[in-house]
Amino acid sequence: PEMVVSSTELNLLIQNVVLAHQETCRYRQDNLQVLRWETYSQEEVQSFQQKSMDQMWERCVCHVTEAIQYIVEFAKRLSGFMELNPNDQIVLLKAGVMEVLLIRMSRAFNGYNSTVFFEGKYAPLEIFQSLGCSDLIVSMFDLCHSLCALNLSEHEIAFISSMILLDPGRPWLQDKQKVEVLHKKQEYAFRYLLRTSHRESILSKLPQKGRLLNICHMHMEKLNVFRQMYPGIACESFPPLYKELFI
Ligand SMILES: CNC(=O)[C@@H]1CCCN1C(=O)c1ccc(Cl)c(COc2cccc3c(C(F)(F)F)cc(C)nc23)c1Cl
Repeated sequence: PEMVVSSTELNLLIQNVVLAHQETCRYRQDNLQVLRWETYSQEEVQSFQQKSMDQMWERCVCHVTEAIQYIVEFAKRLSGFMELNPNDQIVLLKAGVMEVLLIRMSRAFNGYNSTVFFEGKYAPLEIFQSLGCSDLIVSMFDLCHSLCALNLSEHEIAFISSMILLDPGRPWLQDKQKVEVLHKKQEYAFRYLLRTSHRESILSKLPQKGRLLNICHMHMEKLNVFRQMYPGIACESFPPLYKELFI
């Protein structure tokens, strides 16, 4: 039977998702906008390129790991998420957190000069040269480009992120039906939001599922290797839910 969602429940749900997003974004959209023409000079780019591979990986691992914490916090604020059984919470986060990280990265990407906000200024792709994983960085920049072209609003990014996380199709879910109900409500609210803002057209243009995920997964292994090499990256200070995810 088609699920019935009252308009009040719909509005409460939209508010919950949008607030959860706003409160757990490391950088506010307006600050990122203001800084978007603050780019690194050629000399600054070169000094990054002279850093050793492990030094650059350590810095990036730190940033990525911290960003993941914000996404874990986002998930915990989504209504219904904390009511799921703990195993399913971990399953959803493990599978979705990297995709949400990439959606969020596109907010800090300047499509006009292909730079991304990194350590205070906007950086070109070359700055990540010493990481030795240009395939990952190139594909992340490409994804950011295609997301930028959609000119997504914060509301749309919030819903895309929540629907990535609350995906009933993830393998190993114990209570799939429960996630299905949450996902259907999110989908309903998102479609309502798109209808009222005449933005239904973006649905067909969103990147197909897991397009980049496999590359990031490949690099997640590297990420874990580097994290093992640098155990000191404040891992002990992470909340238990996080420890489950990445340690
Ligand atoms: C707007 N900024 C951001 O989104 C990120 C997260 C928060 C801070 N931040 C950056 O500073 C940043 C911005 C752009 C890029 Cl390209 C990078 C470098 O990104 C990565 C380098 C190494 C591994 C990365 C891996 C993996 F899975 F392989 F570990 C995965 C992701 C997704 N990003 C990696 C970083 Cl670390």
